[in-house]
Amino acid sequence: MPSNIEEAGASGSIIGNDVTASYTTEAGTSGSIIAGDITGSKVERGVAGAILEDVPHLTDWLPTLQTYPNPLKHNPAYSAVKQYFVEDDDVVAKNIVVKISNPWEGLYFRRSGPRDKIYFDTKEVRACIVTCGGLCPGLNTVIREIVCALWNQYGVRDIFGIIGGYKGFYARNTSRLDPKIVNDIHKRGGTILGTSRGGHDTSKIVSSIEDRSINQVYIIGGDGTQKGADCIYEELRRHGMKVAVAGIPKTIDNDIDVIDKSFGFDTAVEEAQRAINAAHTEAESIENGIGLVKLMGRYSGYIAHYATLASRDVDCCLIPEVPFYLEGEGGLYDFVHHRLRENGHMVIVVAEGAGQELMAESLDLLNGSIDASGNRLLHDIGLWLCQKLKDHFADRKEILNIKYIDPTYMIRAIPSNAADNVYCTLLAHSAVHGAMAGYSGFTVGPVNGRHAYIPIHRVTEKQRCVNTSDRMWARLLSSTNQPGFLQYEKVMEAKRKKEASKFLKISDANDKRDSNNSTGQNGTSGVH
Ligand SMILES: Nc1ncnc2c1ncn2[C@@H]1O[C@H](COP(=O)(O)OP(=O)(O)OP(=O)(O)O)[C@@H](O)[C@H]1O
Ligand SMILES: O=P(O)(O)OC[C@H]1O[C@](O)(CO)[C@@H](O)[C@@H]1O
Ligand SMILES: [Mg+2]
Repeated sequence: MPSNIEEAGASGSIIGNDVTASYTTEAGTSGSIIAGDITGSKVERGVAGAILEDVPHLTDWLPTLQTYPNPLKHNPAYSAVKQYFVEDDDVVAKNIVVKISNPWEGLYFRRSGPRDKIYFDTKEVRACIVTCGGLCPGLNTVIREIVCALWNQYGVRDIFGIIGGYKGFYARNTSRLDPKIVNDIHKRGGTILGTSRGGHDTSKIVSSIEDRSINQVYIIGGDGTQKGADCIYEELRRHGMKVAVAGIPKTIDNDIDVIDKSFGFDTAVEEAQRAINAAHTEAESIENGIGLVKLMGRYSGYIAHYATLASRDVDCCLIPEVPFYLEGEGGLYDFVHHRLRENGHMVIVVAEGAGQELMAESLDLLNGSIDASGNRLLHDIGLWLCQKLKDHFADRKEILNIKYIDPTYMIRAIPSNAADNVYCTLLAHSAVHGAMAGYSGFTVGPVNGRHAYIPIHRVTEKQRCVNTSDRMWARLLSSTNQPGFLQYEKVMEAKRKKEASKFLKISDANDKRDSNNSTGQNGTSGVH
């Protein structure tokens, strides 16, 4: 047991809205659980300010569940592993840069991995897998590895694929999965199960789980999907059902909080290099050439950020977290002129969510459309920026050769690279071990390099964005030497004032003309 968690023996208390009860944890460790609501967070206080943010366990609502020895004990592949089973009190620190004066203080998550006791008779496990949201490299690898871990490590034979995302639970038949069926799917992009947005109906999904006697649900998807998984877990728990819900976080945008990085992100950044290289080659081969590349990133600009840092050919990276402006000192036009004078060409990378307000304002567009899941639909910043730059140079009668490359779907519809494949394997195995160990309502993922079980609500309460006040963004700025657009608010305010006074002048002129017309300019009546 690590010294950051209190020693075994003592008891603690659960403080809910109206629930107070004493408890002793499974492993006999102690502390206090502070629950936000009846099914809410399980927080255990350890020594020296250490806090374990624990995940729910089936025994929280089914306290008399039977346990079984983990069959991995007799698996020859694992026989050489010295400490194969994870101890119940092994935890992973959320922050590993600590103060030497109090190194233990902070948040911890339960370490993931196989436990020696499991809560399912493996012959009775009926597992299902669903993929939701946009595509991401590695989806098929995760599916493959969940199937193989269930089959080979635990001897599970009833594994079903839910077809077409959440709505597939109640609108489609399931498809049986086994190691043969999934054998080489990791070499393909996409998801063999299909995916969708929208269609999350908790009660229909839970009824379908109940009707099909499913007792382990593996849900692969982004922030929206994980919110949906949390609702399913809560509902199953309310029904008192013995069903483990495991979330595997997926997002090309890398916008899921707490975990180090989401799978497929590295593959996407690598693929984006091909577009950036092409943009650079085009730009440097022609007079005043600009290569403009649009990359995915709805609210978070990680792909653009890392693709820029990796490339070193990019002169300017525009992301949703840094609003930019075109005209005036410190604006994009100034910088483009400067770079073209200096180098004769340049490369701009723009995340799809960047500059949405600027564009909406300039085109008088509404920002209200959403997709079936409620995500904001974006205007094409790449095309708009291309046109603005072309117009600007044409107005000044200067040459500009701009080449626009939009590899949007190409970077996410590909198979995962080698590193992501290994990462997907660990995620899948963690999820299976966690479900078998009786945990539910959890998401798997690496925290500071070690895989952990994280309560689902912890990863969905906020979306992760590029932190523009940390050293990683500073590295990008120092590599591109692009403007920081720090005067954004001031410039936009001045622009708005200018527009408003222009509008006032126009309406004054119109009023004057109307009154001239009504009095009749030649002394005649305005009424004809
Ligand atoms: N707040 C929510 N509660 C319940 N279900 C949700 C919620 N938000 C989204 N969902 C459901 O989750 C599924 C996927 O959501 P969404 O389309 O937003 O993709 P995502 O999981 O966020 O992945 P990505 O954004 O990476 O493509 C959809 O079926 C949607 O109905
Ligand atoms: O066009 P689709 O499939 O809805 O997906 C587009 C969105 O999905 C993502 O890849 C992931 O959320 C975003 O970057 C992008 O805006
Ligand atoms: Mg999302």
